[in-house]
Amino acid sequence: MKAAAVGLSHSPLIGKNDPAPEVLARVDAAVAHARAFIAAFDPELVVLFAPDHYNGFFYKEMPPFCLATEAHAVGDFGSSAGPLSVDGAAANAIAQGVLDRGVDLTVSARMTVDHGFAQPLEVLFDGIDRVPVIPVFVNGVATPLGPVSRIRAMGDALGRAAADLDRRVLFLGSGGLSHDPPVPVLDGAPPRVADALIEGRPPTPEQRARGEERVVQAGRDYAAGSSRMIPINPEWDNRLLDHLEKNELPAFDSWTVQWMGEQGGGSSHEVRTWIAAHAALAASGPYEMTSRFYEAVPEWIAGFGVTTSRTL
Ligand SMILES: O=C(O)/C=C/c1cccc(O)c1O
Ligand SMILES: [Fe+2]
Repeated sequence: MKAAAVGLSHSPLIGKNDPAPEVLARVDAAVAHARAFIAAFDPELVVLFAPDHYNGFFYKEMPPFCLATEAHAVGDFGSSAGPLSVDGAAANAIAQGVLDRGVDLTVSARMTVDHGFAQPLEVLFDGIDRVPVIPVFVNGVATPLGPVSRIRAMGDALGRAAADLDRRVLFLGSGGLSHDPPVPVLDGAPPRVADALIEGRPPTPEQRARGEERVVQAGRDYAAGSSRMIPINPEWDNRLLDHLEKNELPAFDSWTVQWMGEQGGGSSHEVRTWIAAHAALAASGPYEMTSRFYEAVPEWIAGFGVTTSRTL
């Protein structure tokens, strides 16, 4: 077996606004299973597809996706700060391989990433610098967004380029599933907010703390049912997981940006990371999903999924 994939939802509210202990225990068991799956696979390289939440990518230049040859984490919401252990040589080789296959990948030689990247590395590998990684930003928040077919094409090209390396590669998708957290929106934003979303001025510690407390409070309100955020949509989430489990990735090409937002909320587009990871896996042939966990966790503002898959 040369390739495997894991899908893992993230939430900055984990540990800050937790659900009931029995929910937590079920999530912990699913994560423990994913860790054991990864340990058995023993990846030589992890390609991590994750979104950003206006900590690294801003409207001054907002690519649909971007591969890093070097990256550091900002440490938002208490996640780890500092450099990721990026395999620069493999990153450059894969970037070239994706471009050679006709997908217009952008590249960053100094990517700034947030909890979207840091959390899965902490949860699955005990730290952000423990495993050779290639970070691939996938825009799942900042509209306008392109068609999902392009995400699939990028994942497919990346999977083929990775296969050329002849190493055991784990494709890891971080984000989703349906969720509608209070991430700012450029359209209609007051001038100060718009300026921050465009320029990316680093917040002061006080501004960051205020922003994070706002998200924690949103999680409390959501769980209490006193929120106007779009509800978590387990039916939609399971439809997504069904398509992934059945190797039905072309089915996503008919999922429009508008429909996804209506069904799964403003941050439902983070599922693009899962689609990219599974398209990369599928580039090595048919795969089987060996475990699948799902639970709606309003306290974390997340339709929370954990899956493991490997090539047959
Ligand atoms: O405000 C942010 O930076 C992120 C919020 C959030 C909340 C819940 C689930 C997620 O995937 C998020 O990104
Ligand atoms: Fe997110």
